[in-house]
Amino acid sequence: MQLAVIGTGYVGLVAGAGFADFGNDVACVDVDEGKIARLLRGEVPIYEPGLDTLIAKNTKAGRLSFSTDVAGAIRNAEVVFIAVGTPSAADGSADLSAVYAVAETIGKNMNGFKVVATKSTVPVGTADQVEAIIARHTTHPFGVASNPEFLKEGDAINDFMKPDRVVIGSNNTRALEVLRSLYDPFVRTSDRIHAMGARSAELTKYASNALLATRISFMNDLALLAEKLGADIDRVRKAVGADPRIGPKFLFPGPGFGGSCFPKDISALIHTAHAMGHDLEVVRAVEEVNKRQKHVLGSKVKQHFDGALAGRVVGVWGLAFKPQTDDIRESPALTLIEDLLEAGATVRAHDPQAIENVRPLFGDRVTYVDTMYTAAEGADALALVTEWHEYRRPDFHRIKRLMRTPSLFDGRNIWDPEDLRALGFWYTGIGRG
Ligand SMILES: NC(=O)C1=CN([C@@H]2O[C@H](COP(=O)(O)OP(=O)(O)OC[C@H]3O[C@@H](n4cnc5c(N)ncnc54)[C@H](O)[C@@H]3O)[C@@H](O)[C@H]2O)C=CC1
Ligand SMILES: O=C(O)[C@H]1O[C@H](OP(=O)(O)OP(=O)(O)OC[C@H]2O[C@@H](n3ccc(=O)[nH]c3=O)[C@H](O)[C@@H]2O)[C@H](O)[C@@H](O)[C@@H]1O
Repeated sequence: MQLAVIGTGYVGLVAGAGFADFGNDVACVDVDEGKIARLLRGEVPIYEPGLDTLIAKNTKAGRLSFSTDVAGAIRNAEVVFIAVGTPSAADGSADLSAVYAVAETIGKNMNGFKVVATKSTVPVGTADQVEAIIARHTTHPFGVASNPEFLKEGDAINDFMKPDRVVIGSNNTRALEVLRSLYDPFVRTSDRIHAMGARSAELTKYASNALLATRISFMNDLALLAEKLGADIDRVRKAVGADPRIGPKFLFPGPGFGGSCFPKDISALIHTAHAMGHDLEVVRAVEEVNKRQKHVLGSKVKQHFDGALAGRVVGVWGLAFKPQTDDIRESPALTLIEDLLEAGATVRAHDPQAIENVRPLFGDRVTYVDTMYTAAEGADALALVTEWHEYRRPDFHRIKRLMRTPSLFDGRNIWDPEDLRALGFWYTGIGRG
């Protein structure tokens, strides 16, 4: 099938390369000339494991191309995917200006029947708006569909190539048929295509993210209670997750959830509900708990040093909002660093992939180090924010020798408190003392 994917960010690139790998001809287009220039040079502008290989393979096979010619890609395509950003507007709603701009361009370049599928996460009712915008410019037939994407960064290729479900929402039967045949090869083992109306598909995406975020905020809130009660949240997590009705995933307490999606999608969902006169109380609490949680690590460090961090050096391990990505959007590490700097600390930060994305934010107010152990040199505290593999079993003897005061703040509960205390460290985690 001839496809156009508009927007070459995390979703557009993974989807474009994934569709091409299944034999489709895919034109990935973007208005960002710098990004397209890098892609044309064979560089991948984001860090996502396996993406460089998948792009190289499909570009070489002639199935995947990159360009800034959005109009040309639309004209050649049978299916046009909209995969542009939908960031938070100032009032917390989703900013749909990029989606609507693309809809205009599609409308102006219609030359026969096309399916227009929105992969971007968009509020309920957006498909109707997209349809209305396109219809203003053309008399050619077309079908609009909502096709939300569920991939997670760091494991995006696997999620896209072997989806646990594909949601396609449209009131146009021809569009549903075309998308079903496009996705059939991805879900050969069982029927994992959920076809529904566009509004239900749009809401499914927000419901999924909000429910996952709810589990995390619930555990983060409970973790604070566990500390007060002298319980170990990690034991509680494992035992609670053993109930198959609950399951073990997304129950990890931590420094608060970040990323480009949970925070903005929750905010947008609350906004949508509010506009309909409905107060989504649970989701509002999820958002509030998360805002508070992002300050927990900073508060713990300040409390440990009696509130005064002037002259103290704090090493920070992990800047990306999660491992296996260089994405720092809404990362809890940014809140921690702000809190530490505000309290007068000197911050030495390390991350395997994300340093260059953080550098412009704090400039020379933060020292960035190339190796993880350098962050511990002369430090009074070492705070772990992102659970990259290399931080999981470090050489603690070496760390103890390097640090001025051996105190550890384990934001992901990945280290063993008893072992570390036996080695002479002061240790605190999240919800386990
Ligand atoms: N990042 C993720 O893991 C996931 C993101 N999503 C959703 O997918 C959408 C895209 O997210 P990301 O890929 O992370 O965004 P991104 O910010 O990485 O990429 C968006 C791209 O769209 C381009 N763009 C903006 N306006 C354009 C226009 N008028 N014409 C052509 N290109 C244009 C930008 O230059 C940028 O390269 C969002 O709605 C997001 O919520 C959904 C699932 C997963
Ligand atoms: O809509 C989206 O963009 C995507 O949002 C999330 O994916 P992503 O943000 O890439 O990453 P997650 O693995 O969900 O992690 C989000 C945040 O929650 C945190 N988290 C996750 C799990 C957990 O148990 N505890 C926890 O604190 C992570 O550290 C991270 O900061 C969803 O998992 C995807 O299904 C969805 O497609």
